[in-house]
Amino acid sequence: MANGSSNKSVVLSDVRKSYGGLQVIHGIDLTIEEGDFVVFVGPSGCGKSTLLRMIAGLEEVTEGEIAIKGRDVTDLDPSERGIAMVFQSYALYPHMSVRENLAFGLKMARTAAADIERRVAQASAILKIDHLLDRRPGQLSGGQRQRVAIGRAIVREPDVFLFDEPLSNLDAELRVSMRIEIARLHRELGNTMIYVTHDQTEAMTLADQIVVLRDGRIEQSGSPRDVYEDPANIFVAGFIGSPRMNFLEAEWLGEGMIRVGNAAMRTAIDGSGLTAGEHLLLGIRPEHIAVADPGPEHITAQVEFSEYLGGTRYLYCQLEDGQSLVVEQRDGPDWQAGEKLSFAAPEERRRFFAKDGRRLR
Ligand SMILES: Nc1ncnc2c1ncn2[C@@H]1O[C@H](COP(=O)(O)OP(=O)(O)OP(=O)(O)O)[C@@H](O)[C@H]1O
Repeated sequence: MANGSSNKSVVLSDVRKSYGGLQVIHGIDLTIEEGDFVVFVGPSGCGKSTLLRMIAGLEEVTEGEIAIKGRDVTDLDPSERGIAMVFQSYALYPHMSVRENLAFGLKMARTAAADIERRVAQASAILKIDHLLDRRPGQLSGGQRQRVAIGRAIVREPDVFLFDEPLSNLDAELRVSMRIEIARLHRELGNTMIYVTHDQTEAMTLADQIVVLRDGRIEQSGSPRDVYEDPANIFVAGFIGSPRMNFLEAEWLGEGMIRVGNAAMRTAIDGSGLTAGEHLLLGIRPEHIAVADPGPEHITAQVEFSEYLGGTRYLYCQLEDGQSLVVEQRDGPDWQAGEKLSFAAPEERRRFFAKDGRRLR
């Protein structure tokens, strides 16, 4: 058996993809456990869809191997892989009713009529679209169409569901409710799901495992908490989180001390590879910064702009040397533009990066 034990659902081994002479996926190794919800996230063009489409069998793999449930599927047709894919565009047949759309793939696969009926009834009950079965796609809202598209995947009873940005055509409110629906679906069905999005809220809320991609390589793979709290490098630190992590120029002073703007603070990083005077970046998330009394360890900055959002306030600040700092305030005084404040971030919340983006620990 290609990739061993039964709790592995999808295994990618050194998967590469080139279009003509141009390599866009550069040797991806990834193991997805049975029943996990895995989200591929990354900036436009990083290769998320290409990777998903290779798992689906819609794109040829240039090099490497893909196994699903221990079976090498690299050269198999999509229909032989035990997968079902939900597309952003829904891809419904406009001239067929919802019922016919749901049944179509099964009919083509010569599934017995009674079985088709049972599966269609089951999927439409799960998705609460029973009352829409006789309508055509043109008579449905965007959210309802997406439910039908998901229903078409469910009736196939696949081992693995693949979602390619399924919510990106929906308005903001509907996205949130469909996101919750998809999470519920995963809990109810328990199947492995692989989901592509560029929306990091979707990634954070849906995933058991987030795979952060950049330029056809995995930058980090881990739980949402791992990638958020323990980013492997500056790219992941800056990509996950909104507003994004602040990165401040810092200077290593030696003996555990760094200077940031006006402040000199103690750090717990291992400075053995660093020389005094070396420049680093200090990463701190906006929600981990608090207004503090002035002191040599605290960063002084002036509020340039203050944004009130109800539950939170964002302070857009500038250090004396011109660097910017975004601070999230949950409560406390309503600081306004023009105030000069001191800020502190607890030591355990500070992250350090070398100039080349490596995480320093
Ligand atoms: N058919 C193709 N021919 C040539 N290059 C392609 C083709 N399809 C994709 N690419 C290139 O492969 C890279 C990865 O594309 P892909 O669509 O997988 O990215 P993505 O992360 O899904 O982006 P997006 O979020 O914009 O959909 C891009 O540089 C893209 O230009």
